[in-house]
Amino acid sequence: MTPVDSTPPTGRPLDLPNISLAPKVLLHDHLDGGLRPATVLELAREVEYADLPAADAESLGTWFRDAADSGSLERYLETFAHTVAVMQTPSALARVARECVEDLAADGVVYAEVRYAPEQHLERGMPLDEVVEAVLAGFAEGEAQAAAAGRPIMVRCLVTAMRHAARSREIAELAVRYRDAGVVGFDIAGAEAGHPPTRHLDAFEFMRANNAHFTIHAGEAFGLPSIHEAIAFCGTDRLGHGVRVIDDITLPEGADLAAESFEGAELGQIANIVRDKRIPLELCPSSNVQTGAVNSIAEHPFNVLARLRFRVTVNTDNRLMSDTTMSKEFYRLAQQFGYGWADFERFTVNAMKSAFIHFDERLALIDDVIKPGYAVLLG
Ligand SMILES: O=c1[nH]cnc2c1ncn2[C@@H]1O[C@H](CO)[C@@H](O)[C@H]1O
Ligand SMILES: [Zn+2]
Repeated sequence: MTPVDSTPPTGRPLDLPNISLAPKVLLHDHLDGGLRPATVLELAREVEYADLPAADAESLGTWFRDAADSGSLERYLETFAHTVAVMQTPSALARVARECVEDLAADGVVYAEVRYAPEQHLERGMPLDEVVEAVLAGFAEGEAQAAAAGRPIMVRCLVTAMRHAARSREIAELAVRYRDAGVVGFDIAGAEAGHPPTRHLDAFEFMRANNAHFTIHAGEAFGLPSIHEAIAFCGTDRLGHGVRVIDDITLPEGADLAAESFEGAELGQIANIVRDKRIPLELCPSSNVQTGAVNSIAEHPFNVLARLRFRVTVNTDNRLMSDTTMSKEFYRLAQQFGYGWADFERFTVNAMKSAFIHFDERLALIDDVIKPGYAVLLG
């Protein structure tokens, strides 16, 4: 059996409308990176936030995309000041969460884990618990609306701690406190260089001691040492990005990154352990280009990692900053690497297997939703 389907695409044409019909699973999406530009404007008016860089939805959308397109993670992250600023009340958080679910469902996402950092939403006095409850309420509302519209979706939450700050243990405790209410895991995010995962060891130990899941943004702006720490010292379940694992793989001289096989590729210890342990890679192609983690989609190691049978998943990271959707990410990858429906199905099953919900729930989505959905598209 070939690792990735290399036959020409069969079944329905691989265009954006059809891709949006395909069941998709999203593991890495930031709530504060996915607002609709019009919502940012409306919320800014409501809370009298006067620092937005544009006054209409279209220019604001363009501003986010261009400003994020900086080649640096630090500058990319500066754009979040504007979204976080307008997400400081329970009603704003619930609205953003509800619209997030609506947008994902409309794009054919059937299961998503959406993350955000509760500690960034305390500026107007909300306690951490109220932040979490407002977002969960918004997700539930969105799920109900999507089901009523005939596009059922399950959305769960990851709470993130900011790696430059010192609240990770508290946020891990928050994740465990709300585990039965829809928070299925914990994460750390923010500027990677200078803020290694081991600074937050007690938070990860707390999660492990409570039999709870976590992922770590690692191997995005900083390389292999960050991935090594995340696995060896922190015991991460998944890698947020993890794209720099490619630095531990030696490809044969002159290898074409869009090739169908990479025979002769040599893996170092870190690449091997990631692959051996089936550690899921939450890859976010467009975001990686914007932050300069890779130069272009053509140079993205997604295909190398997929063909070498790493457990790759496709993700959006920040739909507003990258002006993207799951369908667009799939489409870009298909155009670059020649993927077909069977490849998309494999990436989707990879993601579903890697989700932080229970095994029986994952299996049910694979058997009852994902496989039947792709069977129709494959024809
Ligand atoms: O790709 C990324 N790498 C690291 N940090 C990120 C990325 N995208 C978003 N955030 C950070 O995560 C916070 C909580 O959602 C965001 O506010 C942003 O600062
Ligand atoms: Zn991210």
